[in-house]
Amino acid sequence: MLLAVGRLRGDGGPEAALFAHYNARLRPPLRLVEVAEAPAGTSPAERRRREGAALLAALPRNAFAVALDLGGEAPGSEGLAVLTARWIESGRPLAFLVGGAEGLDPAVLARADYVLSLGPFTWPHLLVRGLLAEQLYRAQAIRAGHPYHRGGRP
Ligand SMILES: C[S@@+](CC[C@H](N)C(=O)[O-])C[C@H]1O[C@@H](n2cnc3c(N)ncnc32)[C@H](O)[C@@H]1O
Repeated sequence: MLLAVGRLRGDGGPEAALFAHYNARLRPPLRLVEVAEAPAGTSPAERRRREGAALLAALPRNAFAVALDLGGEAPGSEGLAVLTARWIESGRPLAFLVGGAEGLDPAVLARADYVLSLGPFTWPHLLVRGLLAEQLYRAQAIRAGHPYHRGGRP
């Protein structure tokens, strides 16, 4: 599952289309569960706390939780292929957590079994859904030996 802060409205626009494009290629696809953003006007810490509490409430107790955060590990695509193989083998339901505009609460990072960074750039939270789905599809292709991933570098 993908547990994400923020509810896309209407057709969701290009961010939703990007996520849907790659998610449709995942076997199994991620089930998207959205939690509401905390109201504007609350302090950043309070927003993180409220959104973090909503994420943790929606997280299955036995889930292997992967929190998306800039401060996490950046294993690269081939590293993620190895890690995802291990996570799938564990038999625990996989849950990826994406924060809101103010980031993830420390309580979410403390609960996470793995903290994953998509590199040092700060990406908009709605775009991260599509970026993550693409990297999970790439990891799936690497595990299957599918030529989607061209790992060779000059
Ligand atoms: C706009 S970012 C939050 C920025 C916030 N100032 C911080 O440092 O966490 C929203 C969410 O997108 C995800 N995100 C953005 N960039 C990321 C990256 N490079 N690696 C991993 N996750 C990222 C995280 O889940 C983050 O909580």
